[in-house]
Amino acid sequence: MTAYSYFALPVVVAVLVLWKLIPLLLKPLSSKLRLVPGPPCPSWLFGNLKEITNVEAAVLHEQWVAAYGHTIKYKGWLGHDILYTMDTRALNHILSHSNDYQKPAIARFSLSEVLGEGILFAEGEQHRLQRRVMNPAFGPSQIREITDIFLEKAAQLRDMWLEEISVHGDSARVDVLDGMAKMTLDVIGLAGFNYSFDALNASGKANELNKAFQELFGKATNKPSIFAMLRYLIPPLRLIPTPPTRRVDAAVRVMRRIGMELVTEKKAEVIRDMRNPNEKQDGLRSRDLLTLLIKANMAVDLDPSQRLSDEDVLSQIPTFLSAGHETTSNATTWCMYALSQARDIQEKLRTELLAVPTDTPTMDELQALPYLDAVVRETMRVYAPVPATVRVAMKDDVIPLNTAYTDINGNEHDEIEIEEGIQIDIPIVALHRSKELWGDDALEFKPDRWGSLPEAAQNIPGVWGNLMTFLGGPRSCIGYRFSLIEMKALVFILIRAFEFELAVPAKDISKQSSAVQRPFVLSEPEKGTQLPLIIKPYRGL
Ligand code: HEM
Repeated sequence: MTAYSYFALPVVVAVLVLWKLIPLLLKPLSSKLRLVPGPPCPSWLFGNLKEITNVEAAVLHEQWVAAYGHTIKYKGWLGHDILYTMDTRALNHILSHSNDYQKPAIARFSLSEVLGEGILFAEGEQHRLQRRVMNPAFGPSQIREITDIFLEKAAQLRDMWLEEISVHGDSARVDVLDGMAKMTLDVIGLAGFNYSFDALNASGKANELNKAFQELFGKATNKPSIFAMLRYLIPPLRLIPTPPTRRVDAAVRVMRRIGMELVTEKKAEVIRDMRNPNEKQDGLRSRDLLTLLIKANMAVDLDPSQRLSDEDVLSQIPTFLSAGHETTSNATTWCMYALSQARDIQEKLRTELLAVPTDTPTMDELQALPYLDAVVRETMRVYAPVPATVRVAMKDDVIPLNTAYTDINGNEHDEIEIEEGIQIDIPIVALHRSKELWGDDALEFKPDRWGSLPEAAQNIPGVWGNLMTFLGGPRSCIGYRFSLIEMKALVFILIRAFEFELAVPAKDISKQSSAVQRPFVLSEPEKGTQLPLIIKPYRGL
């Protein structure tokens, strides 16, 4: 290398950095949110982001809202303004205009490296096409068809715990989160792609796809990372391999290989089926999500321009895995936590469930259980697994408000003016814990509240249950019916079989928040996320 190139390289890098950095540094000066009230900014680089990720989800936001009002701003990277509003009219506006409010480019970039352009991160026309082809696979009649997979896997988890109890005597301490994670992984494998992870089989081999998945998502965090930001801003940096990027590349290769095998196999099945429509399918084959989506994509009445490519179909496999597995396992784990804390509710629920005269209820029978429904709703309110999400304005806009906000000069505004590029944090858990919306007992776990909801809560713009758990609008969770029935099947089987009690004092349980809120024992940090419960067989069995 010549002396010239030794000097040239750092100069090129410095020019690239400045070229990207200067507009970013100047942007906050012209922000239309300048006069919106909010907390002081502790760091010019990270803004308020580090303090947010250092505490349980929504805790700081709740303090800020109490101090500065419903509609506030705080600071992100390099002092950029982030809008935060608890106003249900504003949130409805943002969620229902999903083309004008998209996911931030940096989140799409880092996740698309892993997930490809799956439905979770596609935008605009690409998203519309994917959603249209995928919607039918998630409809009620499709979920009805796979309810027995949920029940079988829930029963397998029950039997695994019964075996553990038989080793210890009349009760056992189990990590409920671990059991739920195995169960929901097996379910998404079978119901998603007719693929057997066999995670609940203690003597089974570690599964290659599961290992790849853990490599990609096991260490996920939402802590701000300078390296991730630089890789996003300066594309040539993406060419420099590091140990983590090498591990991710290897895992993505495994996922792609297995995914491609599944897609090819299912396409062949669908073609066979189209040629011989009268031949009977075997049990699972035709009802998994991937086959249904491939079938919808190959339907003769679908215009060829509206079809998904193999690449798009392939990217739905890690998408389903990442979106559908830990969300449901954490939701059900928190449900067991709540029930272990409220023995009267646990007892009342068990009485309802034991009155069902079968171990294998249909989807409609599960749906007809009112107290089970109330317990699931209350879990999804108090312990919404995804605590918040984020959007970026794609154009200048004026957001309408239910409640006017007062700016730092004391002037009232009944709408918020924003410019293109402003980031908006969408509260989920904070909205579910709001006393203004839910009443003074908002923080308590009370399934009976679902008998008559306060009027204010009815304005929450969620796709399900007056809750933001699955968000609302065109980008709401496509898998919400899937996860609700899976959760009901799990609770049905487990509450009929066991009594649950917390194995550590309640104040020792905390929430670790990244994309999903997970339970964590403060006095056992070395064990990572977990929920230790003492289980014993229900005496009536
Ligand atoms: C308790 C369980 C679940 C929760 C709390 C949950 C929550 C959410 C939320 C909040 C979003 C919106 C994210 C955003 O736009 O920022 C979402 C989207 C999505 N979810 Fe779920 N989810 C759950 C289960 C599932 C399941 C079981 C599946 C699939 C089998 C699934 C598939 C998806 C997909 C594909 C999207 C993207 C939809 C789109 O952008 O059009 N989810 N989910």
